[in-house]
Amino acid sequence: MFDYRQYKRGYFMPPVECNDWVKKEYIDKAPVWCSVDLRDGNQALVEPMSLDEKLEFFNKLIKVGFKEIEIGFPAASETEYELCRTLIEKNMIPDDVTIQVLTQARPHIIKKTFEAVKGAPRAIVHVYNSTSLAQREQVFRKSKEEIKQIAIEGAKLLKELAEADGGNFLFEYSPESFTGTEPEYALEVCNAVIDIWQPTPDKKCIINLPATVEMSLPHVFASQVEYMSKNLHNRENVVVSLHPHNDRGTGVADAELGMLAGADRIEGTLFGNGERTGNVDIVNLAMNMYAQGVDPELDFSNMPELAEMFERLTQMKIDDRHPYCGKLVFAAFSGSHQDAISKGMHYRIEQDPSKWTVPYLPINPEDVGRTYDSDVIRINSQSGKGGVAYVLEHNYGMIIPKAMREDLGYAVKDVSDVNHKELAADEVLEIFERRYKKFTPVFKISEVHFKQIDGIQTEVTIEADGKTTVVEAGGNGRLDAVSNALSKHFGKPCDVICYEEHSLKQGSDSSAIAYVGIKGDDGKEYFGIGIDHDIIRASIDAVESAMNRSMTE
Ligand SMILES: CC(=O)SCCNC(=O)CCNC(=O)[C@H](O)C(C)(C)COP(=O)(O)OP(=O)(O)OC[C@H]1O[C@@H](n2cnc3c(N)ncnc32)[C@H](O)[C@@H]1OP(=O)(O)O
Ligand SMILES: CC(C)C(=O)C(=O)O
Repeated sequence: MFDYRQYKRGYFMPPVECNDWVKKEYIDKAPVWCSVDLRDGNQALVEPMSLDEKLEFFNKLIKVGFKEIEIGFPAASETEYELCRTLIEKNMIPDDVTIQVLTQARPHIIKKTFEAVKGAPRAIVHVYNSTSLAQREQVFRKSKEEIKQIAIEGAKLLKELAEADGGNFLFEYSPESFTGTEPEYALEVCNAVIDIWQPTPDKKCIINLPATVEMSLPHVFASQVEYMSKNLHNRENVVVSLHPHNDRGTGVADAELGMLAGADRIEGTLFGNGERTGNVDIVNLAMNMYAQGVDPELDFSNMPELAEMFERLTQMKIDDRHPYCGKLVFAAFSGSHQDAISKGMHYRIEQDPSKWTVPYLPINPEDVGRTYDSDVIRINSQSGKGGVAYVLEHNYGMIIPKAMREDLGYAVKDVSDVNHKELAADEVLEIFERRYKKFTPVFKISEVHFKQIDGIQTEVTIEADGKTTVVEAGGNGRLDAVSNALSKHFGKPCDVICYEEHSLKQGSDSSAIAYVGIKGDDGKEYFGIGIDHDIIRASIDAVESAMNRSMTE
C-alpha cells in the first residue's frame, strides 16, 4: 500500500498576506510573450529537433507574433550552438525580435554562451541557479549564503562579459525551483542580482519566477508572485516574468493568477510542450484572453497549420480535447447541444453578428481556421433532430420543416447506432434521400393532368401491382387534388398536414425541393420529399413518397 502521507511536505507562503490579485477580475492586456519551445520544449523531447527543424520552428514562431524567443542552451550541444550562430550569421532575426539563451551560473558555461551570441543584434542572456530548500540540501549541499553567491557571481560575470563584448544584451535571472524556495529567500537572491545589474528604463532586467515544479494550488503561486512583485528592488525597471510548468495540470491557472498578481511576461510553449507534463501552454493562455475580448497579440488564425508543424517537428501528439486546437474541441455530437448551437447561429445572424454568444462554443471556430461543415455539428447516435437539420441546411441548403425533423432525426441516429459509427454529411444526405425521395414500394404516379374547373380537377395515373389505373378527383389546389385521388383510390386518408417548398440552387437551372407530411389512417405522420425543376412535380413526388410510406410502416 502506498502512503500518501509522505507527500505532506507543504510549500512556502509569503511572510505577509499578498492577496490583492483576488480583487482583479480580468487580465486586460497581453503580457510580453516569450516562447521557450526551442529550449525547454526541445530539451524534453525524446529526439531533440535538428538544426533545420529548429529553423522552421523559429520562423513559425515569428509568424505567430513572438517578439522574444529562447532559442536554446548554446553550451548544451553543437546543434544548440549552431542554431544560434546560423540565426545571427544569416541575419535571420527580424529587427523587432529578440533571441534569448539560457545558461547555468557556471563560468565556463556562461563564457561559451557569450561566444554563441556574439554579433546578435540584441539578445537576452538568461542565467539561473536553483534556490529551493530541496536542491540546496540535496544537490548543492550549500548554505543559503553560498547559493546566493552562485547567483551573484553569475550576475557579475554576465555584466562583465556583456560590457567587454559591447553588444546589445539584456539580462534575465531565474531562481530555479522558485516554488520550493522560501519567498523571503528568493526575494533576497533576486534583489542581490538586481543590485548588481542596476537596470534602467532603457535596459530593464528580467526576473523570471519559475514554477519549475508545480507544488501548490495556483492561488498560492499568485500570492508568492505578488510578494515578489511588490518587494523587488528597482521594480519599475524590472520585468517580472513567469515560467509555469504543469505538474498539477494547472499551469494555465498559475500564469493567469500570476498575471493578476503583477507579472508582466510569460515564458511558455506552443500546446504546452516541455519538461514532464510540460510548460504552460501559450496557445491556451492567449486564446483565453482572446475569448474574453482582449487582444492576445499573437496570431492563431491558422491553428491546423500550426498544429501540423508542431506535431511533425516535435513528434508529440496534440490531444483531441486540447483547448482551442484539439480535433474535437468544437464538435457537438449530442442532440441538445446541436440544437442550441444551430439556434444560436441563426440568432446571431438575425440579431447582432458583431457579438459572439453562441451556446456551447466559447469562440467562433472560424477564428482559428476551423470550419462549421466538418468541425461543429457532427452526427452519431447521440445526435438530435436539430443537428441533423443543421447538417442538411449547412451542407446542401435543405431547410427541413419543423414537423419533419423528429422523424428524420430518429431515422439518422438509428443508422449511426446500429453501425456504431459517426455519419458524414453525405451519409446523412443519403439516409434522408433513401427514406423520403422516390420511395415507391407500393405504387407510382406515372402521369398527372390538371384542369381548372370548380377549383382543380385532376387525372392521376397510378401504377400498382402491375396494373395502371387513372383516377379522377378534385381539390382546392393541385396538391390537394392529387392527395384526394390517392385517398379515393386506396381507400385510406391522405390528409396533407405539412407542405413546404423552396428552391435549392440559384439561377436558371435551379431545382425545387418539396416536403410533404400526411396523416395516415393510424393517426401517425408520414413524410416524403420531391426534387424537380418543376415545383408541381416536386410536390406530387413528395406526396407520392409520403403515401407509400404510410402504406408500408
Ligand atoms: C529547470 C530547467 O529546465 S533548467 C535547464 C536544464 N536544461 C539542461 O540542463 C539542458 C542542457 N544541459 C546540458 O547540456 C548540461 O547539463 C551542461 C552542458 C549545461 C552541463 O553539463 P555537465 O557539467 O556535464 O553536467 P551537469 O549539468 O550535470 O553539471 C552538474 C554540476 O553543475 C552544477 N549546476 C547545475 N546547475 C547549475 C546552475 N544553474 N548554476 C550553477 N551550477 C549548477 C551542479 O551542482 C553540478 O555541480 P558538481 O559538478 O559540483 O556536482
Ligand atoms: C531555467 C528555468 C527557468 C526553468 O526552465 C525552470 O525552472 O523550469
